[in-house]
Amino acid sequence: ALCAIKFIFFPVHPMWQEPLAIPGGDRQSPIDIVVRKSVFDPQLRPLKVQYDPRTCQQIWNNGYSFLVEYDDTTDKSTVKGGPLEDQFRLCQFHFHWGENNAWGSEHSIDRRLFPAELHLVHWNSDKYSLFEEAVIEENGLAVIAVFLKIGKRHEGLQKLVDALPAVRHKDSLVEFTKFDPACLLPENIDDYWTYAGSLTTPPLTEAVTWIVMKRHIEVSHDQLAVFRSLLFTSAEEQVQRSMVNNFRVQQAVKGRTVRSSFT
Ligand SMILES: CCCCNCC(=O)NCCc1ccc(S(N)(=O)=O)cc1
Ligand SMILES: [Zn+2]
Repeated sequence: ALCAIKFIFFPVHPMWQEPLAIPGGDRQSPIDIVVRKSVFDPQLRPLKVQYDPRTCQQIWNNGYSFLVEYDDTTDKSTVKGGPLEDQFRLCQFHFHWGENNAWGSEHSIDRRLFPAELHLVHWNSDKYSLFEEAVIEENGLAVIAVFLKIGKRHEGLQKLVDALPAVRHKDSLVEFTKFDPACLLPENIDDYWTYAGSLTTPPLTEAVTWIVMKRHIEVSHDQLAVFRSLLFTSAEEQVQRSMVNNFRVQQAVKGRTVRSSFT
């Protein structure tokens, strides 16, 4: 019975075999954010988010999550301010979620896991000209993370949920336009934690300034159930596998400081 209890309260469902050697490996993500160890930094400015729904292009299932991709050939959808010295362009957003509502997020707050986590991925367009260039540079990327909790239906998310059956299988893609990702941000984006980390899927490069929102958003049980109806596998494969538990195990903090924008 004891081991069963351990299982229930300390679920570890690594999505994939962790590679042995990671470049550097001392600023990996995700991590558990220990609130009492985070340091308030009064110099952290408010985040300035400017998204243009007209840059939204498509949704595709990459066999790991579903990505909503944006036209990042101009500075129409950007984030700056906060911990960022430069301007960063939105290229895509995606989610990580569990097989049930007990877990699914990549980051945790004092070990508390959430059923899902949104990642809005941006690259430094002041210093680089392509995502691929920025992804290997230590100040190349900025990812805004927002936790999802089960509660009332999220009206803005429903347009995305309705498009998911069209990308059920790996490598499927569908046109998806005029979606404003700002609707997925909590009302208050001034309260966040920030730390230096990495991508949480290959290539795992240590290029990310993480901005983890303190406030969560709510989605309904049925909306999250549609995420779980997606598949890791392509239409041709004999055995279909549900796209769930697509999160990475938490990584060592290794002396890093997590700063907070609030006291
Ligand atoms: C247009 C072709 C692009 C190929 N480029 C390949 C590539 O670098 N992909 C990595 C993309 C990625 C991975 C993990 C995160 S997370 N979970 O840390 O936010 C964010 C973004
Ligand atoms: Zn992610």
